Amino acid sequence: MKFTVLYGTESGNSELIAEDLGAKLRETELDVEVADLQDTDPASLGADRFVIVVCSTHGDGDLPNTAIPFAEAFDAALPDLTGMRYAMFGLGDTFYEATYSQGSEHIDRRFAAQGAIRVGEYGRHDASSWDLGSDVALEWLPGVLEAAAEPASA
Ligand SMILES: Cc1cc2nc3c(=O)[nH]c(=O)nc-3n(C[C@H](O)[C@H](O)[C@H](O)COP(=O)(O)O)c2cc1C
Repeated sequence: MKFTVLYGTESGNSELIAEDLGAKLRETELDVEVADLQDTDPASLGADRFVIVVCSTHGDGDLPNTAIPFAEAFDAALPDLTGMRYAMFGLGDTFYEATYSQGSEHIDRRFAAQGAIRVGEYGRHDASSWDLGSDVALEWLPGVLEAAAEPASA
C-alpha cells in the first residue's frame, strides 16, 4: 500500500509528528511520502493510497497557515475521493475549550464530503497534556494500520 502523510502546521508540531509517523511507516512499508499540505495538490489525492493527515488548530478553531492554501485549492477543485481511505490526527489545546482540536476537522469534513472514508480512531493531541505529540501518535498508529489493512466494506 502507498502511504501519504500530510501535515498542516504553524509552529512545527504537526510536521514533527508527521515525520515521526513517516519514519515508523518506512520501517515496514516501501512507499511512504510525507508532505506539507501547502505543497499538496488536492487533485493528486485518490484511492491509490492511504492518507494520514496531521493537522493543528489555530485562530479560533481554524486551520493552521500551511493548511489554508490546500483547503482553498480543495474547494476550487472538489476532487473525487471516492474509495480513498484516510486517518486523522488533530492537534489542539484544551485551554481553548470551545474550539478544542477543531482545525483538523475542517480537512476531515472536506475529505468525507468528497467520498473518502475515515478509518481507525480519530487521533488527538492536547498541548496542555504532559504527553509528547509523537508518543501519542505512535501509540495511535497501529490501530489505524490494522483498520487500513481490512478490506473496505461495500
Ligand atoms: C494563536 C494560537 C491559537 C490557537 N487556537 C487554538 C484553538 O482554537 N483550539 C485548539 O484546540 N488549539 C489551539 N491552539 C493550540 C495549537 O493547536 C497547539 O499548540 C498545536 O500543538 C500547535 O501545533 P502546530 O505547531 O503544528 O501548529 C492555538 C495555538 C496558538 C498559538
